[in-house]
Amino acid sequence: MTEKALRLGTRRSKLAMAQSGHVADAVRQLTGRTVELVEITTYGDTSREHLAQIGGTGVFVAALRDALLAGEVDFAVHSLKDLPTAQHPELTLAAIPKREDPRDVLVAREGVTLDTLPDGARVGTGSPRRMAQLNAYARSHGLTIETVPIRGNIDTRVGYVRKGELDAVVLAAAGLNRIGGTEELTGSLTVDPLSVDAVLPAPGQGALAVECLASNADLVAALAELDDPYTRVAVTAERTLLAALEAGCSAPVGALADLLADGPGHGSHEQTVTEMRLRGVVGTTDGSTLVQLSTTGPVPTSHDEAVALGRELADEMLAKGAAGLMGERAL
Ligand SMILES: NCc1[nH]cc(CCC(=O)O)c1CC(=O)O
Repeated sequence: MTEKALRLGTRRSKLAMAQSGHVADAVRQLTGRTVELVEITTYGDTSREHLAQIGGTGVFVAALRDALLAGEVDFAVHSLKDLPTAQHPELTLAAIPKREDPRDVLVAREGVTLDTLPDGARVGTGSPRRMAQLNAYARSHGLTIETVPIRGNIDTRVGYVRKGELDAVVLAAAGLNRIGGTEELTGSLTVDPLSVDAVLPAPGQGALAVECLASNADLVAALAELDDPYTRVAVTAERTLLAALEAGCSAPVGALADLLADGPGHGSHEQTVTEMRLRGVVGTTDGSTLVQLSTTGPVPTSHDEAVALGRELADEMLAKGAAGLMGERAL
């Protein structure tokens, strides 16, 4: 019997095509099924308005979800950080594959890194999270920088630096890596991966989410082959923190859960993963106030344990005044 091809709904951007292509290959390999890509245009792809004005990155997700719910496609791949924290009742995240580099990178004029940003540097980012942390970094180094809201795809953003309109832009490392053209795209520009001690990424950054109808049990089971349990509990803790801080998708919240290893870690001695650390930050976009905390616990072995880790850190951050920093509505 020949099974019908699985239809994977995707946006047409270079990044979305790369992400969908990657997952399509993995699904073909693991299931032996044929996978065809179905292009879907979203409002976020056609609007020139700033994302915060059109309601955040959720706009990218909505059209793909509509296509899933209408039965036009069987599954879809999202950047996890673009997904609202509330799960859609009829859909399920059937797989969260192993995460890529979660960091942000600074793509800057030749020779310029975060450490050597000049006073008055113009840095392109419309993300309140990036603005808050970059401005805080600059302040602590006695500098003033100007953050300039930009949007558009990765090529467009890098273009501002190539054309000399900006000194630097901030992008997700994962996006840059996935479109493959780090060299080709950035040319003589300097690509500086930002230490997560300076800039915590967005919750879920670098991870993908593979979504389908919750009722499609066979497909849910097949896609589960792509799931990485560590990535899933890490991003669950990060997104729980985001939700518990009652932050919208364009809120100035950074979070990263990573595994802490124990043991000598050299020669033939294996390192053993012992704990998971969850770090979180929230701040004002001018960087004058940041609440940055971390908590460490046993590696969660279930969804509920990951949620508990996120809640614990959220409670600590709220006790330190995090809520007061969330009201700001910044571009
Ligand atoms: N904000 C849009 C967006 N959503 C996902 C990525 C990159 C891929 C990822 O973070 O997983 C990007 C681009 C960026 O922030 O530079």
